[in-house]
Amino acid sequence: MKLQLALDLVDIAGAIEVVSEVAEFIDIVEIGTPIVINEGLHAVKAIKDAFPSLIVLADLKIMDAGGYEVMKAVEAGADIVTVLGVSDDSTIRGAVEEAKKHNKEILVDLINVKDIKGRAAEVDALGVDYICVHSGYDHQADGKNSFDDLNAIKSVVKNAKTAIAGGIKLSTLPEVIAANPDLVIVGGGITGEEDRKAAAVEMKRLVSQV
Ligand SMILES: O=C(CO)[C@H](O)[C@H](O)COP(=O)(O)O
Repeated sequence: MKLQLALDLVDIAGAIEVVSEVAEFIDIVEIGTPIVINEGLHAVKAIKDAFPSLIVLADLKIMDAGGYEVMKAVEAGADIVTVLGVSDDSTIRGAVEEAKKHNKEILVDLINVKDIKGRAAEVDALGVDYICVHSGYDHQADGKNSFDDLNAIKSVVKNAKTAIAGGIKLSTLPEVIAANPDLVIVGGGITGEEDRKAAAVEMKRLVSQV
């Protein structure tokens, strides 16, 4: 099981500072959607340049023009790019095709998908690399999490790796690990802690046991 650090509420300098503290305890670093909105794909390039051995995920949440937008993210240095599960199959196909050309990967985010199980099965058949259940910030504010969704997709996803994101903290990590995703994505559960390194160390220890 792998650990991804999601960076959302920082600028490029702040992102570099956080990653410097925890780089050895994470497998993937995510440049979150708010950073890309604020800084553009320069943020992806800056992190890849600063940490060339880390896998960098660009959380573009692509909804259209999958091939083109994946191409631009890959040019900036992204190893994994996110596409929304609610987008059209043709968008996801275009994204997968472009990523494969460059030996890169696509993570489909099922945020706001109503039929989680059905869409996960469809998206799995499109050849994506990861399928992620996700309770976004607005869902979290309503007290939701994606733990049941993870169990639901695990019964239908046959090819892709499974991932979970949204409000995961050290206290809820054991419940997440019990559902056995391939990838756990944590933002505030590390970046919001006073001792970010200690949080990352403990999370890495727990996910590495599986
Ligand atoms: O994509 C996101 C929000 O849309 C976040 O990166 C994701 O939810 C992880 O962050 P957190 O653990 O703080 O919820």
